Amino acid sequence: MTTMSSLAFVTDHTAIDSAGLLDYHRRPKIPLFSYYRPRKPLLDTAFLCNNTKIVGGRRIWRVKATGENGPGGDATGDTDEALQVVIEKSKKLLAKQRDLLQQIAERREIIASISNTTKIKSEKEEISSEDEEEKSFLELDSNLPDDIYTLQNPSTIKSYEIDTSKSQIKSFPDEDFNNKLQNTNSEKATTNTKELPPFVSDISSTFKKFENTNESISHHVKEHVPDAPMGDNSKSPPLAGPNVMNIILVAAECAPWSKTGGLGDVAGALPKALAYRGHRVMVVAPRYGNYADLQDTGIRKRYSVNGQDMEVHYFQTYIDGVDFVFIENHMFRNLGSNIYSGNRSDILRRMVLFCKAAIEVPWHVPCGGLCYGDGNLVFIANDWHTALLPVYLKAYYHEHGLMQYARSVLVIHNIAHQGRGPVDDFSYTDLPPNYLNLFKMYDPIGGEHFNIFAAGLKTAYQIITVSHGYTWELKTTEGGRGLHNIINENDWKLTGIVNGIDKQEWNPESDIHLTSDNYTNYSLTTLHTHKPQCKAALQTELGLPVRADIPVIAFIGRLDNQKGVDLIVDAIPWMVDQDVQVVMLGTGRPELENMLREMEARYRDRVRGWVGFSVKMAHRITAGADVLLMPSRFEPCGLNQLYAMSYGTVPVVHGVGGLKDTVQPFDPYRETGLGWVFDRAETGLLIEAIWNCLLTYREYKESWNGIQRRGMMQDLSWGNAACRYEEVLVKAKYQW
Ligand SMILES: Nc1ncnc2c1ncn2[C@@H]1O[C@H](COP(=O)(O)OP(=O)(O)O[C@H]2O[C@H](CO)[C@@H](O)[C@H](O)[C@H]2O)[C@@H](O)[C@H]1O
Repeated sequence: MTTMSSLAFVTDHTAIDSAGLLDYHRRPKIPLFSYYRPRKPLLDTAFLCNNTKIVGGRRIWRVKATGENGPGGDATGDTDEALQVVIEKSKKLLAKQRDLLQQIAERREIIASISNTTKIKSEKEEISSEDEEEKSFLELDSNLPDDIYTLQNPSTIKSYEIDTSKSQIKSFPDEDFNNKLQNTNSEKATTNTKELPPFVSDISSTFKKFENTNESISHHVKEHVPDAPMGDNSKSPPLAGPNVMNIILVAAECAPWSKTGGLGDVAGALPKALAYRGHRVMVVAPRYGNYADLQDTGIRKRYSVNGQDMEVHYFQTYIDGVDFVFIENHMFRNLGSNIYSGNRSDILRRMVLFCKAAIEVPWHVPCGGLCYGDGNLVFIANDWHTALLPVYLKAYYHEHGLMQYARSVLVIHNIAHQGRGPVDDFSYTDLPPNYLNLFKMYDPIGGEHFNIFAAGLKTAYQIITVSHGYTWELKTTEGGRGLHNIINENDWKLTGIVNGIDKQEWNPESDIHLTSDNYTNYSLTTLHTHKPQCKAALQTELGLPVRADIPVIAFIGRLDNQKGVDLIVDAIPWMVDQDVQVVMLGTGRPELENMLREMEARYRDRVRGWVGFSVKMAHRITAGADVLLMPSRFEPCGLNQLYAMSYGTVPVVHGVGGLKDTVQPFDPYRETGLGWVFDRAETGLLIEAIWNCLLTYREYKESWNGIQRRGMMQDLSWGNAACRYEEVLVKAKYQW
């Protein structure tokens, strides 16, 4: 996810990076917490969790938006009374919404009759008009409102709510909402076909072919219910119930095809869990190489990037109930594992093209014979690379009456990388000038600059970040890295959801990387015999002395300041005196790579520093090691500690972000906890934690065994997280 080149965007934040999170951990009771405490309404979540009338949840959200108990307001007063008021108001709104549905149904009939008489454009006409569209991409200067941010600001929602007689209010609380939405949007697409704004490519004929055929849609969707990845209950109704929707996750990397870090893992795994719940799910990623078994859809589209015409090809495959669509263009080709390489403008141009092409995939690319369409659709964008997607959705489509029901949710995996650059970079986005303010940022380090993440956060309907701890940190000056004010202003749409792990990939019982070279699969019952076998296999593979009694301490991760690798390197002289073996796997900053090589050269019989990216070795080290170190200076969630625990490998972590959320400290008196957690990213504290850990490993075998077992018995799968994602997506879907 992060490479040296992408660091070019954030180098001006390096000072915060290293000094950053130390301070506020020293003062856990600072008033910051109460100042920044979440202002999200409690009832809202409760309603959605219970899957009760969505309109209730939505209504409450609106009530808060009016200021009664909304962002900035205090959640005080009599809850019962408030609830009654809300219920009453909800009932009234429901009645109005039924009226509205009736009106829509009538209009649909009229539109259908008009569209039946519309002639389909000839192929030739389409091509030439497409050319025109591309040429005029940069000339766009539509009648957009000056302050587009207010459109997303809850305070403006008030006016929509009061004037319920106007058709701006669109809410479909009844059971067959999804069908209605699908139909309505198909109509929308149909009616707009003739008058598409010049920057939008024509809605594909594949989409048009199906748009009025409700039968085909429902048939397809039924057939497309994903195979259950964890057991066969495909005949049961979808777990998501009436909330079933079309979800498109858009990410710059997606495992197993492309991965530099945790983002790739999430993009490869979360969609499967969402599909398992019954949603129709697609992942859109760039095609960086010649991936096996992809089907060329034959679909070609052209988009303009900074005045240059770019053609993209769409490839696809269908795995574990998920449609994977890959976008090919010469800019992505042959990047291999250096997917963030190139200079700032290269990366920016790639991401602009990627977002423009990704957003129209539901129109152009038929999956299972049928395009997703834009009704009942939620995009999940990830990190700054795709933070332009929510902005484009608003600027190119919503503002022009297109994709009216499509929503965007932006996930923050790591705020340290923001897509920063000089203000002039705005020209690459091809957005109208009045959008510049969304991107313009000022901070004492970077001065006035252009910031893609900032614009995405303001524009997305909902924001998710990957742990609760990180949600809190993002609101602090140190943790938000210049974006804390925006995060605080948008607190009302921010949710923390801890990542899960892909049990198909990371499971010691079935891990394919443990089936050769004397490694072996293992489970809770074979932990005592088979995990030591993996340890011996690891020692053999790495050329270390094969000794069962010596603890193997590991690190796996990007070699970046974030990960605190330097703290481990500083602790190594102490560690080798404790009769341990240290194994480190990573790639990243050259100076940190050199440190790994140096340590191995200096302590050849104790230390291995594997510089490189090897998924196989990551699995084998996780299985063969006794202890995993994660002294990260900040860690939004962290996946390696989750993998480690599920493999009976005990984590020693800096208590920050997701590490704090997921590693409960070992309590020797109660025999509870999952590992060791230290308070500040300092070598001394890391050493102290390792010392305690080694003492337990050597002297208190039963306690050690208990820690391993508790770690392995946790349900860390994506199932729970997918359920929480669904709640947020539903909120976005009903949000205007
Ligand atoms: N040299 C190497 N060889 C093989 N595999 C390697 C490797 N280096 C790293 N990996 C793998 O990459 C993944 C890294 O995941 P993390 O969550 O630790 O990191 P990252 O910081 O990239 O992700 C960001 O996004 C994720 C996802 O949300 C958050 O968990 C995290 O906190 C945030 O910083 C793991 O699967 C790990 O095994």
